[in-house]
Amino acid sequence: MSVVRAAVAILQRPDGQVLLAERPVGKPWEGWWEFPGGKIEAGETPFHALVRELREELGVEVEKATPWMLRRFDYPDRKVELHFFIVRDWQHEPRSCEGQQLSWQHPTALTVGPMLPANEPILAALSLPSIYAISNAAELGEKAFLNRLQSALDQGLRLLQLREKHLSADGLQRLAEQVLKMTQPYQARVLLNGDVDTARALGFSGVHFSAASLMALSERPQQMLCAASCHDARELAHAQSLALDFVVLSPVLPTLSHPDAPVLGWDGFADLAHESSLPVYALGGMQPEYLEQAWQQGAHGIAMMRGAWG
Ligand SMILES: Nc1nc2c([nH]c(=O)n2[C@@H]2O[C@H](COP(=O)(O)OP(=O)(O)OP(=O)(O)O)[C@@H](O)[C@H]2O)c(=O)[nH]1
Ligand SMILES: [Mg+2]
Repeated sequence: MSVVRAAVAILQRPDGQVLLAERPVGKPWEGWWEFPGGKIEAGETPFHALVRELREELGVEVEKATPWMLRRFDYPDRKVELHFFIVRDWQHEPRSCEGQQLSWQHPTALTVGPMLPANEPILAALSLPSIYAISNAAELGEKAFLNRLQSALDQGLRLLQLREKHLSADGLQRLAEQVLKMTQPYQARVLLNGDVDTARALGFSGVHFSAASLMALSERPQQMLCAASCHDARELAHAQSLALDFVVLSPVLPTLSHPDAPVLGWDGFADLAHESSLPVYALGGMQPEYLEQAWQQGAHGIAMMRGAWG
């Protein structure tokens, strides 16, 4: 079976809504909804195909697009390789140039459908915010940590990993209760870096696996968010085969918490992130102002420990 390569655009407005299009009459899967985009022609890069398709289908000029995920999917009659880009800057109001219906939609509350089957995990991935904070109560002290957590929530933090390996079971339960009570009104999601049963019992939204526990895992837990720490292609491949929700890839830059770990650098990070079919957060030496750069290198966002609580 031949492989169809396509460039696909998530046009994202500042309010988080994304543009969807109904596949026009006469094309395969007519009436199904998709993101704008189309086939990569011979001699084209995915980015050039994206620019051309958006001009042809929507009359928009892409100003900047950041590579996001590479999704492979098998339809009964064809294999597709979808190069997704996030586009936040463009010129002209999108208009229907091929008679297709267009609709701006919140990724978590679609009012149109059905979506092309290959796109299901894409919507879940879009609901993940750009910043993933990692707790640092061990260093800050619990009281200071909870204060800083409160201001981070007020400033928009919606995804957090509780990683406090020094705590006893009782200590962890006490801290978890406080953190979950604080994050709940914000609908922020909190993952426990620990075991699945504890995460469930304490009411976490999900679990974050260390690289070692990821490699020992043969099936992902259901009905909870699952993330993992990865450092190389092998770990990433395993996270993808388990269809986890996202990964963090580290260390991108030198970091105090793992001073001896070999650093990927932005180039090493980009090589792995570009091939990934999962959202990848850059971790290691990150600061909030690195987000734009991380996006350019194929990251979904950035993960931070010290940088999140400054
Ligand atoms: N554009 C787009 N294509 C997608 C998405 N998801 C997905 O599986 N695909 C698949 O990727 C391929 C893209 O082809 P397309 O039909 O949009 O290509 P095109 O605009 O060049 O159309 P044409 O060659 O019929 O003129 C199709 O096989 C389509 O089913 C999506 O979200 N957007
Ligand atoms: Mg198309």
